[in-house]
Amino acid sequence: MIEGIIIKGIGGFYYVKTQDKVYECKARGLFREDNIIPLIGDRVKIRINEEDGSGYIEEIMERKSQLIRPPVSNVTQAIIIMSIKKPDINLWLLDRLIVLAEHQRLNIGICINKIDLVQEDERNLIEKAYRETGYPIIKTSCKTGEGIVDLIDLLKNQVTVFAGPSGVGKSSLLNRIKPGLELKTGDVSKKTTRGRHTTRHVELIDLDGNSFVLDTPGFSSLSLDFIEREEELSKYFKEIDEFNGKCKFINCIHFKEPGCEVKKQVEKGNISRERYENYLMFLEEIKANRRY
Ligand SMILES: Nc1nc2c(ncn2[C@@H]2O[C@H](COP(=O)(O)OP(=O)(O)OP(=O)(O)O)[C@@H](O)[C@H]2O)c(=O)[nH]1
Ligand SMILES: [Zn+2]
Repeated sequence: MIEGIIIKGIGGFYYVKTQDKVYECKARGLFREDNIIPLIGDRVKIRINEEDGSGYIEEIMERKSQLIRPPVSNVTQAIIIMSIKKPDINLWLLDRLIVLAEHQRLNIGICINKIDLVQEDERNLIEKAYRETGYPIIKTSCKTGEGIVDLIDLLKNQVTVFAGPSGVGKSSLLNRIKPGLELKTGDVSKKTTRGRHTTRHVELIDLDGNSFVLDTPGFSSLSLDFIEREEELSKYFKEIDEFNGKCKFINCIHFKEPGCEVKKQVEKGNISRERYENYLMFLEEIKANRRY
């Protein structure tokens, strides 16, 4: 048997990338009995039918993670993409996507695209607010090619999902990373004549045999309703989490409690005020959710 990764599934067939080639495979009934349906991203063992070169998935290795939307397993990293202009960068959404990705225990990277649209003095604003998070922040332009090598570097040996709002350049970046991919971008209409988006199957794009990117953006639901208790939220703000347990009250949620170390650090400038304000907004939302 040979090992591989499912990169695509269409009409009951799974396309399994192995070291040397991609095999069209069927899955054995036994998974269905166990209630396991093979997913894109699954690491599998396949048996090849020597006669026609087709394959059978014999075994699905244990999943390390599982995204719901899109349904893909073993994703290791989320790169959150924002454009600096057109549309303007949205820090509220950026922080929200970070919370979702942290909750999934993914590695996180931040990509600021369309950097060609701003002058020198505006280029570094984001780094300042996110320095304490420790996340890699890269600046890219699909126009000039700036930063594309940094992005490719960040993708090495990871299974990555891109996330970010419409129009920031997710498809354009994928096209830049993998020339020949020719994903439709906002320049060409992505809609069909009937006005709907064309149905596309989720697919892992193979970059070098060991690095993969999903061709479909992740986290279409932005709800924070998976957070049940307010105390949980700070875990998903890395630089706030560092001070958990250092406040006067052990169960401090860094809101209005006296002797809060997090608030002190915000005053000192060690935690960015914008990030902290988004934290407070999300906290209010979780409180409100709980009331229903
Ligand atoms: N100036 C500039 N324009 C860019 C850049 N990257 C993408 N664009 C343009 O931005 C528009 C949207 O790009 P897309 O790649 O379609 O964005 P997307 O994030 O895939 O959008 P959705 O599919 O709606 O989620 C297109 O007109 C691109 O040509 C860039 O780096 N600089
Ligand atoms: Zn506190």
